[in-house]
Amino acid sequence: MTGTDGMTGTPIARTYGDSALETTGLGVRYRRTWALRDCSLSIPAGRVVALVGPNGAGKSTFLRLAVGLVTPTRGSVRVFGEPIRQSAAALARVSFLAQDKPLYDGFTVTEMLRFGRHLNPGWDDDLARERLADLDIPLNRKVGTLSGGQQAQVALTVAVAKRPDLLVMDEPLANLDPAARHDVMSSLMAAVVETGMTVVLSSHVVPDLKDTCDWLVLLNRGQVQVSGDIDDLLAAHHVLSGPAGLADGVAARMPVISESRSDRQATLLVRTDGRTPSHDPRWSARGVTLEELVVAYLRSPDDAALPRPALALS
Ligand SMILES: Nc1ncnc2c1ncn2[C@@H]1O[C@H](COP(=O)(O)OP(=O)(O)OP(=O)(O)O)[C@@H](O)[C@H]1O
Repeated sequence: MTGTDGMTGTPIARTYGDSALETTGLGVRYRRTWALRDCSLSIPAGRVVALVGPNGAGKSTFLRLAVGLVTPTRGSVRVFGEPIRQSAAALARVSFLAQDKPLYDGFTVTEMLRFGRHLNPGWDDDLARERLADLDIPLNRKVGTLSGGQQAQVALTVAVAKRPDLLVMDEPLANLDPAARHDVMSSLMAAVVETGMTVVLSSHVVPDLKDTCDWLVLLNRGQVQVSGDIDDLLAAHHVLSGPAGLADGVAARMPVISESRSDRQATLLVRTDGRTPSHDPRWSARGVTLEELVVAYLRSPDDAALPRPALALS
């Protein structure tokens, strides 16, 4: 996979697996409250990352740290190996789409593109115009008169036309109806395929992420609870159903992330990590959905699914 050096426009080789974003011992404190604590993770280049977590988990803080807008109280952030706050080269490779979409209502779409071109040396005007033409968004309309979905697409177009190697988006799907969310995710996917960029996006709408995202980061109470390849995570968890009286025996053999029990029946979401879920015919096993996995971990904040330290560096 290849990308482009944001400063020089020179094509650079990018090996799938190189780290696009790496945080080490990252923490941010606002007065007495730690918004983020001891956050260490590594996101391989070329991934599309879903950052999920409940309100106040620290997602916006994490994203703003990743693009150098917030100074860490502790720890460090590296983007493509460079410390983000000390490297103009690293900053030039990043595009950030903030939660309150950075558009000017009184500008026409054309004026918005002109503004983007003025601010960004690596601006790709052809890419911007082609995207908007494909989406049937009229260039002469004032941004404030477009629908929410169209405004989201214009904001995404401006972010992508900067030709970033890392695109960071804070809740790009907020306030959109299901069809508009689908359209935004589809056009994001097309841009990823075309450019090979790494994307990190936060969202509360987990079902919308499963077809586009291939890496999950789950933040809870300011800490990283889960980070990993989504297919690997799904393969490493199962839902078991069987007699309630035997549930403790299962729990003794593998981590139970969430469970519900009646007098007779138990349903356990377990981390199997490659083991056969159960040899006992009284238990049935099935795979988990991304949403089940996320909800189970959120309800069980003391459990974590993180790569071993050696893997975190790969
Ligand atoms: N500028 C600030 N000053 C003080 N506290 C802040 C500031 N920004 C964030 N916080 C606090 O830090 C914590 C994390 O906030 P953050 O906005 O990062 O969470 P979030 O996961 O993005 O939430 P949401 O899903 O509601 O957008 C919260 O307790 C919040 O109140």
